[in-house]
Amino acid sequence: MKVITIPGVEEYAAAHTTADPDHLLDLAAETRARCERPHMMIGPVEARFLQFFLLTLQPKRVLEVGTFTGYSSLSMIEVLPPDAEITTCEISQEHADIARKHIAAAGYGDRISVRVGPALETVSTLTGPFDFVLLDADQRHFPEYLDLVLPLLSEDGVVVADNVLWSGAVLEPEDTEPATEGIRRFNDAVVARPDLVCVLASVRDGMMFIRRKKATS
Ligand SMILES: C[S@@+](CC[C@H](N)C(=O)[O-])C[C@H]1O[C@@H](n2cnc3c(N)ncnc32)[C@H](O)[C@@H]1O
Repeated sequence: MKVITIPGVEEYAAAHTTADPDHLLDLAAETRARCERPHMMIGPVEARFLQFFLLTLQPKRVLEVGTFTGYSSLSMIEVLPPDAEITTCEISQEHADIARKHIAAAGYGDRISVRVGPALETVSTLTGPFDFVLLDADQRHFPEYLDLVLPLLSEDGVVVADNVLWSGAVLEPEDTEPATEGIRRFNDAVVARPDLVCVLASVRDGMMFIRRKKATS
């Protein structure tokens, strides 16, 4: 990932963020050893940030697009109510196998369900409501995921889309890669919708928080 903060800031933030528990350190070590793009894990700063948010939201049903090796799912489940469940979608059988191994070892096999296949297809088979949705894969199709997940969202549900700054590429008009275009379309569509409230938080690679607007907000 191209760094878009002042040099050293990401490292300083990580050094002043509560460290991961041992089972996540093990997962991250195996991911770095076995996977080509270990930086795809959200990492401890974003994980702690999400955990603070989820501790307040207390969602019972969570949907994630982009399991990878299970780092974000296992980070989220730690702070959810005891009866909460996560459905997480992953296209790669290899990634899903690593994730399932670590999820089982951490004792969450009955609460985190890894669904293997293209997430657009998987999500279109799911039944709501979901109280929290994390979009962290297949950025070229982010606008389509928004259309799919909004009807599945509970009344007070929240969608978070990760990597919405795409290492700053969204600011470079000459970058017309499908993923960059997908994120631009997504960000523009979200902020233009009068029925939604959003904030693009410039945490790490950008996190877009979205909820439905209410009469009082
Ligand atoms: C950025 S990583 C997810 C990182 C993960 N949330 C974490 O923090 O560890 C994206 C993952 O989505 C998967 N993926 C890519 N396209 C997909 C698709 N169309 N459907 C489902 N998964 C997909 C990739 O194989 C990869 O494992």
